[in-house]
Amino acid sequence: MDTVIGIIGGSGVYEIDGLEEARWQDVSSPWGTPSDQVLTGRLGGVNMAFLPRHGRGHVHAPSDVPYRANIDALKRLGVTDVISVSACGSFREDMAPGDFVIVDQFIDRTFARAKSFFGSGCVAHVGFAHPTCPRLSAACTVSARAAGVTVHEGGTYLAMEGPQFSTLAESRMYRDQWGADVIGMTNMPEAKLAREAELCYASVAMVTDYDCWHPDHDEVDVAQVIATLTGNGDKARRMVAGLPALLGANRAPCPHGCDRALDMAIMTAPDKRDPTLLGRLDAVAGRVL
Ligand SMILES: CSC[C@H]1O[C@H](OP(=O)(O)O)[C@H](O)[C@@H]1O
Ligand SMILES: Nc1ncnc2[nH]cnc12
Repeated sequence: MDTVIGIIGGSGVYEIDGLEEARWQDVSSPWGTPSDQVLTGRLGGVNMAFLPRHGRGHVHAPSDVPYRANIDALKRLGVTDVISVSACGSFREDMAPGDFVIVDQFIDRTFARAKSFFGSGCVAHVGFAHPTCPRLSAACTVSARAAGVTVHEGGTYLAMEGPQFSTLAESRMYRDQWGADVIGMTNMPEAKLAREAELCYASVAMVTDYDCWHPDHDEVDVAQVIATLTGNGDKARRMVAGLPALLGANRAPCPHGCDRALDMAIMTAPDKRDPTLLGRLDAVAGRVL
């Protein structure tokens, strides 16, 4: 099977460079309009698709990002591996601004977003104990290190609703009681939807600040966040440039089963399934429906 690498660019990452045959294209989805057109092309002989999560010019707030349309659009383009690149605050002194954290766990505190492609008329429950793909995450680690980035392998990302940053009480609770390592506003429900769509998903969280728990900082300083974002965006593009050589143009089945997540997940009896919903699930779940 051909590898198609999908990159979802977060705050500060609105394009990637170096693609051959690059073109921004509309992708229509039964789940709504994606955040923007998708930039497609080839890099090192591997097909690539890039989607800016907030849209070029940063037009969508975290609660309003069309997460389902975005994942569905990437699936429709044949994407096999999704790398989410996101800005985050850090709860750990050693995870410093400018460092990358290859996230391997999430705590989902979001509450105002559609979180599943499934529902009444086609109920499914995918496994999510291990929400990111170890094979894809390892490639991100290797590529980011080769690009000169300080990388922390593994970390728990707390997804908050936003758009306001956390209170001091929340920040301390997430860090001291809940054991979160980084905080952001967008990786949920994105990671859940990627699993439902049987896509390998890795999350590269780029630290921009220490949130507000840190004794040396009071509020999150947005000016400092933006300054750090710019440098992080360059590092992210260097990491992306190294991925085709590591992942290769041909793809073996995921050893962790990400690409077979729906094998045992659908509960609704075939004769009770809603044809309208099944129609919308053509790309996401067509393999098993
Ligand atoms: C720029 S600070 C807050 C903003 O940045 C992060 O976005 P993304 O995850 O898309 O990089 C964070 O989640 C907030 O949306
Ligand atoms: N401190 C923080 N909290 C939530 N999202 C963020 N994105 C970047 N920094 C953040």
